[in-house]
Amino acid sequence: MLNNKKIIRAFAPATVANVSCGFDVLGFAVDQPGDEVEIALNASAEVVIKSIVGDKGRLPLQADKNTAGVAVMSLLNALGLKQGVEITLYKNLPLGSGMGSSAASAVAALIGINYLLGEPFQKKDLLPFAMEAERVACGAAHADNVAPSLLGGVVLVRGYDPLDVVDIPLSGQLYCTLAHPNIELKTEDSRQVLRQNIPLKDAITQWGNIAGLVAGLMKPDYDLIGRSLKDVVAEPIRSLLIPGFNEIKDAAVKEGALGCGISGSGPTLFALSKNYSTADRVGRAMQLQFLKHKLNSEFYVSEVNRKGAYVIAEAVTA
Ligand SMILES: Nc1ncnc2c1ncn2[C@@H]1O[C@H](COP(=O)(O)OP(=O)(O)O)[C@@H](O)[C@H]1O
Ligand SMILES: N[C@@H](CCOP(=O)(O)O)C(=O)O
Repeated sequence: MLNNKKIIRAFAPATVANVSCGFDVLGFAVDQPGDEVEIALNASAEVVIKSIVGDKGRLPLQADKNTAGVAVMSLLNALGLKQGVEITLYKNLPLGSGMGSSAASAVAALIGINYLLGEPFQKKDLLPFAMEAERVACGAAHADNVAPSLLGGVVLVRGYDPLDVVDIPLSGQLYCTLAHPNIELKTEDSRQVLRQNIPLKDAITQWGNIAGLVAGLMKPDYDLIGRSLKDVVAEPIRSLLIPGFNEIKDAAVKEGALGCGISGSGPTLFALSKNYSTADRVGRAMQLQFLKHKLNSEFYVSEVNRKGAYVIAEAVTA
């Protein structure tokens, strides 16, 4: 008798975490780019990464070091299952980019394994497994990349203990430009440069802005969004690691962006705009500024994603 094998292909989008003022508590997903996995069950009791396409050999193939493998192992553990799983990772996102690269691999793998097992978990309940993978990638189980990559939309992590994730309904159109220069910053390193204490004055500015941003997104009030896209906690320090940061940000706003800041822990910068053509012009302006600082870059324009990760296709092989 033939032993049929079901293979699932799943996609998880890149994400912009923090969104300036929401350090570790706010993030949104974009439509593209994103990571993909092909995942199948087998008769062994081991989780293996069969191959990784697109990483130029840089990512660990050991399942307990790769976020895709860690996330799957964590889910299987929760179910008390010793199940063999094989994963092929299509690594489309640049590493150490600030675009939630480590999160996207974990989320795509989770969507795939959950589907293969008959969906024992609701989408939202997959979050703790993806956070476990983030802990391995950058030493902190932050949820502001994995939550929007999984669920789509703009997501607020209201609290971590217990995890309380809130979907922020977006009522208007919103386009994101991601400008990614060809340098890398490891999230782990750019977390270490942060101050551990914040003066009360800065805290007041920051929580005013995060509340203003959430209100602006929900109304929608584009001016309020623009006024609120300010970060006095992480950006003043992290921006020093990004050549030309202030000029690039100024150029984006001059070209019509509502605001601009560091995507995740950088070096990618994000900008928000009301429509596609502005977002596209903003991307060109940002690229030009990076060039002035001797950096090549690519840029992506996408509407803020409302769908999150999904199964692209399933196939059965003999
Ligand atoms: N599947 C994966 N994708 C990306 N990075 C991974 C993956 N698995 C493990 N890592 C590790 O995580 C680190 C990159 O994560 P991070 O700096 O958070 O990048 P990003 O900001 O793009 O998410 C690297 O040390 C890398 O080896
Ligand atoms: N909140 C985290 C987000 C890191 O995002 P990444 O895309 O750089 O992994 C942080 O700011 O450290």
